[in-house]
Amino acid sequence: MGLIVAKLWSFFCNQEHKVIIVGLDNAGKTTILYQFLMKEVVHTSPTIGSNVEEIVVKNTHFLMWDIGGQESLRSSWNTYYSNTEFIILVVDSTDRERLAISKEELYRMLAHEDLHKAAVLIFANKQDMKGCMSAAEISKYLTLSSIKDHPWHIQSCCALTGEGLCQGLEWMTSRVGLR
Ligand SMILES: Nc1nc2c(ncn2[C@@H]2O[C@H](COP(=O)(O)OP(=O)(O)OP(=O)(O)O)[C@@H](O)[C@H]2O)c(=O)[nH]1
Ligand SMILES: [Mg+2]
Repeated sequence: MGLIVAKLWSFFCNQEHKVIIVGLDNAGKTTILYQFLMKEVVHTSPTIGSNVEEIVVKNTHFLMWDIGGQESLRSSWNTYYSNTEFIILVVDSTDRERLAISKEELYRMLAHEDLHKAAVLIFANKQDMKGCMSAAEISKYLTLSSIKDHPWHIQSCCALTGEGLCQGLEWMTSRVGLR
């Protein structure tokens, strides 16, 4: 009996939760992934394809797929969707011109059947930049309060310093197993 309990415990504790990190090119996705992993800023170049890393937070294992955000790559994001539990949408808070495109991509993902169970964390990144939009402005523009069929959370952050990233991860761990 003890062995069974131990096996079940280990199965649930070590179960991997699939996460996709999406957003437009230059949003800061790869920088965020490696801040999660190494707590430092890595030199990045535009991602062609994807990077994948396992991130462990308080015994919760996340398998995180950081997917290239250039326009030509966005049509293949859906090849990563199956079994996704969390979507991390990274927004460059200085990129006012392209917020409408981020919004389009967000709602396209939420309508996809493979993502109907996924929770969404939105990172309002690059908060260190002068004149950037606040998380509240971005939330309003993306009409997040209208999203009723997916749990969502918006978090302001700066991938260069790591500020805000832990809070985002904490929200994700608090949601594990709830859906
Ligand atoms: N000022 C500032 N720059 C940032 C921040 N996060 C990322 N950057 C910079 O933004 C640029 C793009 O970052 P990446 O992480 O490569 O962006 P990406 O979203 O992975 O881009 P793709 O792979 O092309 O989709 C890099 O020069 C980063 O150093 C931030 O919080 N503040
Ligand atoms: Mg990248």
